[in-house]
Amino acid sequence: MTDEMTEIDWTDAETFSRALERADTREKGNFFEAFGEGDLIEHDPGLTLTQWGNEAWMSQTLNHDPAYWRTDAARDRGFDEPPIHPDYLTAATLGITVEDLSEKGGYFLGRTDVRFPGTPVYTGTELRVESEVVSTATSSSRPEYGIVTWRTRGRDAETDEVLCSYERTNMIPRREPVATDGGGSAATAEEPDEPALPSEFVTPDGGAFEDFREALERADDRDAAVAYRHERGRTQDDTTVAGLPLATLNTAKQHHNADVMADSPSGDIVTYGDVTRSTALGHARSDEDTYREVGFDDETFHTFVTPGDTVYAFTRVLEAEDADRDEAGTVRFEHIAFNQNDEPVYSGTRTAEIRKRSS
Ligand SMILES: C/C(=C\C(=O)SCCNC(=O)CCNC(=O)[C@H](O)C(C)(C)COP(=O)(O)OP(=O)(O)OC[C@H]1O[C@@H](n2cnc3c(N)ncnc32)[C@H](O)[C@@H]1OP(=O)(O)O)C(=O)O
Repeated sequence: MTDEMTEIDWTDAETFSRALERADTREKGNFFEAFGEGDLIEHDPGLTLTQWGNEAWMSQTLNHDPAYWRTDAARDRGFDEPPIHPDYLTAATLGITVEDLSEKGGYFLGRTDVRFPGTPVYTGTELRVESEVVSTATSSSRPEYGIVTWRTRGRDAETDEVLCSYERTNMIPRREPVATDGGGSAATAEEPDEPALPSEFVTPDGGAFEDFREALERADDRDAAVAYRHERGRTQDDTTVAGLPLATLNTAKQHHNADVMADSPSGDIVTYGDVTRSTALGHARSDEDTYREVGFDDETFHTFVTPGDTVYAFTRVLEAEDADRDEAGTVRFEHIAFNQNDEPVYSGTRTAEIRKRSS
């Protein structure tokens, strides 16, 4: 080090500002160009699914089903002890991947085929996660982004068993924007007629499997849908927006770097998609007798949720069928999370086993 250099006060505000301008940034994350179809990415971060992580997630998203909190209720549902909640397992499986897949920025657009082949999963399980690039595509509407879909699998690090798997799609920034057709048609699109809603909305009498089946029977052959809203709402705060994603090692700047996000379309940090959907699902589950979660499909994130927004939920019951067990039947739902302005922020279908009244 030279004498002149030792005399520089690098913390002098003006000097430091000039130094920052000249310094290269050690970048994090990958641009769109880094992903090629068929690539397999083994994610370095791992996570031990702890009781603390599980309970923090479930409590803050209002998933208060006793089977995940009390041993007697867990045993009554066929678990050895309170298991890891599927929403936390899903969020942790995704959180670990962000550093490699989406830390560069962009938007979590949607996910499908969320399944839990290895559940129940218990506290202390170590998660190891890998993702395979399923497809890469140009965004015709946004030249600065590409669209990438990955198949992700979260495995038990000890046994290699797949515990959670899904296909997820993000918009990912390109290093170099490309020319696109702008995504729009030159012709003026005619506004489609607004589809008429059913004239009657049926609400199930209770939360048992039979209540859902009877409600569908009541709606059958009539201009009716089994559709209702849930009373609870959850306003987004520091814990839900920044705390929960960081606890899953989700390094997306969207959730915790308010400085960068001030210049983004949302103008603020945004809630992790898995927090939004888990909160809406928590509201829905509070009005049903859930037995097991089976899977989730066609999940879409429609717009941002930011601190101060309140997440509510609306449910449509699509099907109710007998399952392979005496205690429960299988119900397929569509859940829509919406904000305080009644705007949908998330939608997706869910298949769950719902306890029978008689069991
Ligand atoms: C994890 C994680 C991050 C997060 O959790 S971020 C929080 C969750 N996500 C969000 O808050 C995003 C909410 N969505 C939006 O704000 C808007 O949808 C968005 C992303 C601004 C796009 O708005 P547009 O009006 O431009 O929407 P389009 O419907 O035209 O979509 C743009 C293009 O994307 C394609 N696309 C949309 N959804 C899907 C999908 N599920 N699968 C495949 N492709 C999809 C759509 O077709 C459009 O394609 P073009 O070719 O026409 O551009 C983390 O960091 O990982």
